[in-house]
Amino acid sequence: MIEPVLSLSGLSKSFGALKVTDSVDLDLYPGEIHALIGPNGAGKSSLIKLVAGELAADAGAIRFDGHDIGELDQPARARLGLTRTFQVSSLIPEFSARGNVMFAAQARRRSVFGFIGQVNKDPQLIGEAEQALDRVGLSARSGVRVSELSHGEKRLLEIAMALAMRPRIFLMDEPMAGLGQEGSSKLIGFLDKLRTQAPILLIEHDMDAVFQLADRISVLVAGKIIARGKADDIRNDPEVRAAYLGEDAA
Ligand SMILES: Nc1ncnc2c1ncn2[C@@H]1O[C@H](COP(=O)(O)OP(=O)(O)OP(=O)(O)O)[C@@H](O)[C@H]1O
Repeated sequence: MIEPVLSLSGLSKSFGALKVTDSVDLDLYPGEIHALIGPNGAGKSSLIKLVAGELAADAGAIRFDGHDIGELDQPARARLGLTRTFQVSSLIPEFSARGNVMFAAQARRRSVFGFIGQVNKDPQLIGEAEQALDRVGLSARSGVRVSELSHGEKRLLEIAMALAMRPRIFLMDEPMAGLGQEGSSKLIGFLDKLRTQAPILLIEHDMDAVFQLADRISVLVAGKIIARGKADDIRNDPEVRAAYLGEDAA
């Protein structure tokens, strides 16, 4: 029997009186893209932060490769390969694309506070960075400063940085945001292949992307999973249409 790489059970989190994660169960299997959708404020980002260790859960369990990782902090989870894609805001604008990926690869080696001069000359890090940039199709932009990259290129660079962390799973929070049609369809093609390297827990508002990519979809409303299934099941679920797609349940 295939075991899930990631398994959440009874996961709960409140901010004061606001229950943002309400006894959530969720599994992520090898090779799978599992999309998490739901209206604004449903608690999607909070759930990813709980998994990545950026927020501490109030109750419930997070198992990764069969081990309970609830007590591990964010850097310890990152070292296990539980990687959240970087946000554009965390890119270093004055570094080249390659420099940013090298920085991510360096972070994986737990020496994030080493000297940048040394990082720049490390042939292994340079090789890893070039390889990751090649995977996302940014090789030709390797030496270009981040501040000169387009928005779409920055999103690809975030994924190259995540690749350099050698993830066991990807946690992606709205990777399509701000991309035009061409950028989105490129990224969809890329993510479709990426799932074979590591499964993806994908938060995304772009429903075309979700319906194209997701093997399974979980619908989160007010911190609770209200439905789960394949794309067609979710598209046709009256409760989902009412709660999320804004249609009458009739
Ligand atoms: N650190 C915090 N302290 C208090 N409330 C918070 C905190 N972080 C998030 N919230 C609240 O928790 C709720 C869920 O937020 P979250 O960002 O997880 O939702 P989301 O589904 O990702 O929304 P969106 O689709 O708009 O990104 C929101 O009402 C938000 O205001």
